[in-house]
Amino acid sequence: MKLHVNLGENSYDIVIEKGLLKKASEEIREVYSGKRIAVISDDSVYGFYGGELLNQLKSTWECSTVILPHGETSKSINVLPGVYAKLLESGLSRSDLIVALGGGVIGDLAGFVAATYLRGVPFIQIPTSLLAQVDSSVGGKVAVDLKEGKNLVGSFYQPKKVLIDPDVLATLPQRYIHDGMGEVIKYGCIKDASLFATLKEAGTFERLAEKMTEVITRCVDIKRGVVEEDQFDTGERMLLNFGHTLAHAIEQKFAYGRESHGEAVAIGMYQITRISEEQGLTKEGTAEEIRKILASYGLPVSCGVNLGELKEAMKRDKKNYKNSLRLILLEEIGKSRIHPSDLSFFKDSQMA
Ligand SMILES: NC(=O)c1ccc[n+]([C@@H]2O[C@H](COP(=O)([O-])OP(=O)(O)OC[C@H]3O[C@@H](n4cnc5c(N)ncnc54)[C@H](O)[C@@H]3O)[C@@H](O)[C@H]2O)c1
Ligand SMILES: O=C(O)C(=O)C[C@@H](O)[C@H](O)[C@H](O)COP(=O)(O)O
Ligand SMILES: [Zn+2]
Repeated sequence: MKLHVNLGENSYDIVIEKGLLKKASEEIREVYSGKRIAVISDDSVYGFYGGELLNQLKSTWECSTVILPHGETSKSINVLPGVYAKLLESGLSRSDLIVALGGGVIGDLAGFVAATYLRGVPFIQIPTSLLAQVDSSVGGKVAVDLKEGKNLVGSFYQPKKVLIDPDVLATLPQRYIHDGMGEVIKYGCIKDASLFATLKEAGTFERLAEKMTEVITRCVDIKRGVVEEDQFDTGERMLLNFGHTLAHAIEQKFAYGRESHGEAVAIGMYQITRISEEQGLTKEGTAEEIRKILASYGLPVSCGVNLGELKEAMKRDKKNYKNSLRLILLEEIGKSRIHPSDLSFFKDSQMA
């Protein structure tokens, strides 16, 4: 299956196919004819799939690697100098290529490196986590975290291609299967009641597994459509941030070391919908629908933090405009909208 992201000179293909990693070289050759490739990955993913990829690439290109410790702390601004130094050491030039092999952490970091190293070198995404396959590898949001907040330094920089092989999910730890389901459920909530119904009917990842390629394709296709309409996040694209105002604040509060991104998004989606429903802004029963589906896919809906404690971090949300928060609310499952508001929306209440 191939989807095309139509963004003028920044257009690219997303290929989704079981076993695709084994053909990565062929796919790369279609869009890249330079001399060198630098693969950026983390130690876990590289342990599983680095050998397979490097063996292929080495027969055509001069290859080097940058392997970072796995986990969100590698997506830090402090990691950048070491990565740039390694790329310089390997002689990577502007006509060479970076390949991101990993989850969203590696994709976002390697993408940011590609956008900034020598003022920009081409890059390809090979996402290996569910979250990265359904969301982060597409759309060109690349970034690193600051201690003050998530993704606060970044750019919009599109990859030349995205290669999605659902087979690699076989080695993904259970926690990150759940994590990725957080973003899958998000797509159902904001844009696709029928996807939500499919997820609800399956009820667990095990029962959904046989439909995984289909589900990944549906999520990516929704994102493709949104990004084509609003590449630079000035309107429609903000809907993809449903649950994220709270999620990013939760992640920052615990220094990116407690809730994973998908877990935090799950909490954020439920809590904002609960509050919005209390205020009569969302159809009654929607928060309960979300709570049930998140629970069935192993995701939390609360983390015992007083919402007031998250306000400072929420002030740094990138959607904020002229001192106003732009919250993403649901009218009902499958229908979302941007709601201009302020911090009083959250009150000082404990999470229910
Ligand atoms: N750019 C975007 O549009 C966008 C969208 C959503 C999320 N994100 C970002 O993505 C990040 C989270 O991504 P993530 O959940 O993939 O985290 P991650 O990259 O840390 O991956 C999760 C864990 O799974 C391991 N892993 C990944 N693939 C594996 C595989 N196939 N087999 C075995 N282990 C594997 C990793 O080593 C890691 O330990 C966050 O920083 C978030 O902000 C970005
Ligand atoms: O691609 C987008 O746009 C998204 O908002 C997708 C989100 O799932 C993702 O977590 C993104 O990185 C958040 O973006 P940010 O602009 O809030 O940092
Ligand atoms: Zn997200």
